[in-house]
Amino acid sequence: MARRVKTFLSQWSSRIFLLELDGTPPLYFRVQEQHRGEEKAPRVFAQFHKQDRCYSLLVCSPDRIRRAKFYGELKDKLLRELPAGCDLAAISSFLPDVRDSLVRGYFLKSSTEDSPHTERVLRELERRDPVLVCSYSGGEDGQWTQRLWSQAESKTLQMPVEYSVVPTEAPPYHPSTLNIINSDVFYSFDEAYDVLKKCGDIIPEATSVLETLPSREKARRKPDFPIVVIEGLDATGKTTLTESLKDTLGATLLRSPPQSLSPWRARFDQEPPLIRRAFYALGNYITAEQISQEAMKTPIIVDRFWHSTAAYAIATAVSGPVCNLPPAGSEVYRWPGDLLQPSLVVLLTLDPEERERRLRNRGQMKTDEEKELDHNRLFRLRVEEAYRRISGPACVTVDASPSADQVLQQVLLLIRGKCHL
Ligand SMILES: Nc1ncnc2c1ncn2[C@@H]1O[C@H](COP(=O)(O)OP(=O)(O)O)[C@@H](O)[C@H]1O
Ligand SMILES: Nc1ccn([C@@H]2O[C@H](COP(=O)(O)OP(=O)(O)O)[C@@H](O)[C@H]2O)c(=O)n1
Repeated sequence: MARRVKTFLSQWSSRIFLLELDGTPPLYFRVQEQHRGEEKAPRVFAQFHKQDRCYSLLVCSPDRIRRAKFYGELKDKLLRELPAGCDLAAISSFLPDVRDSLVRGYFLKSSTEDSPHTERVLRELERRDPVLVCSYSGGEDGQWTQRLWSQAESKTLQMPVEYSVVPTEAPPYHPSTLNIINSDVFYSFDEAYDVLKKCGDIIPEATSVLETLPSREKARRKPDFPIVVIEGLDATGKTTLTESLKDTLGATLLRSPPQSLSPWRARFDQEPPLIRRAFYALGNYITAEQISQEAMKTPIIVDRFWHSTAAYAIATAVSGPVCNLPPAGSEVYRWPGDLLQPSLVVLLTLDPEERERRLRNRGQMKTDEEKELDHNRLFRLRVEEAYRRISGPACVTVDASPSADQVLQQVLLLIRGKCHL
């Protein structure tokens, strides 16, 4: 038995499960050995009929690349193979306050008639793939029982196979915050590099990306000219402003991800967060190298940099309202120690209606994530709040609703104040 699965199972009763059913508040539960008291099942389980058949699958491969890839593919696989009426929801399991302990999977409800078909699919999955399957059944007293399918493993560990499902308190922060560091946000070149290197055999483009990376041996002296980063959601006016700043200041305009990564961007946008975010993280290091070279000659304007990489990654990893984000001051918002620090970071903000109007006027295709921003108000609020919480350097917010020239003048004032240009 793989060590990870063994460790995972040996902590079974200490784990908390989070079930995110559409249209109901997140439901936290844990399990305990049966016949231990009178605790009642959580209310949401009461919405199921006792003849419903429920199952959970948790992805527990010891290899994090495989885990990420497999989780990304699992939903399609389940939708393809399960009977049509099967409802799928997100489930995860974690150890409170333990970093990197979150394991993701799916929860599904099947009708009694479909359950033989469903169970065949799940047994085959458990046999072939790195998943742990449990089934759930309701009793006369409204108490639900969780049954672990992997009996061989539970026998080796001398753990019970059946547990009672009992309610538990929600943790202070969304559990996905436990896994952000080095899975969604990378805090060093080496951490991001390591992910792409390990992907080389399954994603040939990862090797091509690594070949474009600058050598990291040279120690650089402090740049002579200021480095100004412009950040903001799509259509807040970054392109317009950065072009004007370039002309006004005689600056060099750079962007992250850099041009050299464009051939592979669409490819990595399809990958699960671990791989996609590592790609964008490396983009910042390539841009940083270009900045170091050019900042010896001219001021530098950068269209998106580390703030974008971290803010979108954090806002995607966490679901729900802004209060689910890691608290301000959390280490997830820190600047990577080995990444060049700009002199000034400006965040352009715009009310949603004006942003929508500009997007429509521009009439361009958007990335899925940007489309998500449009119809998901909460996601947009999380991205903006994450932008504001990133430190070292923190961003200075500028209202981007006045005319393009007024925004330019405002930012020039900031640059002159901060960078002595
Ligand atoms: N200050 C402004 N006032 C009105 N429209 C603007 C302003 N800045 C940019 N725009 C327009 O809004 C749209 C989005 O601007 P753009 O610079 O492409 O944003 P981004 O690069 O942030 O996606 C463009 O059509 C642009 O002409
Ligand atoms: N430095 C960067 C830039 C973009 N990104 C990602 O790229 C997406 C936005 O890129 P985009 O090309 O749509 O942005 P615009 O430059 O068009 O405003 C975000 O969803 C981020 O996930 C990043 O992670 N790091």
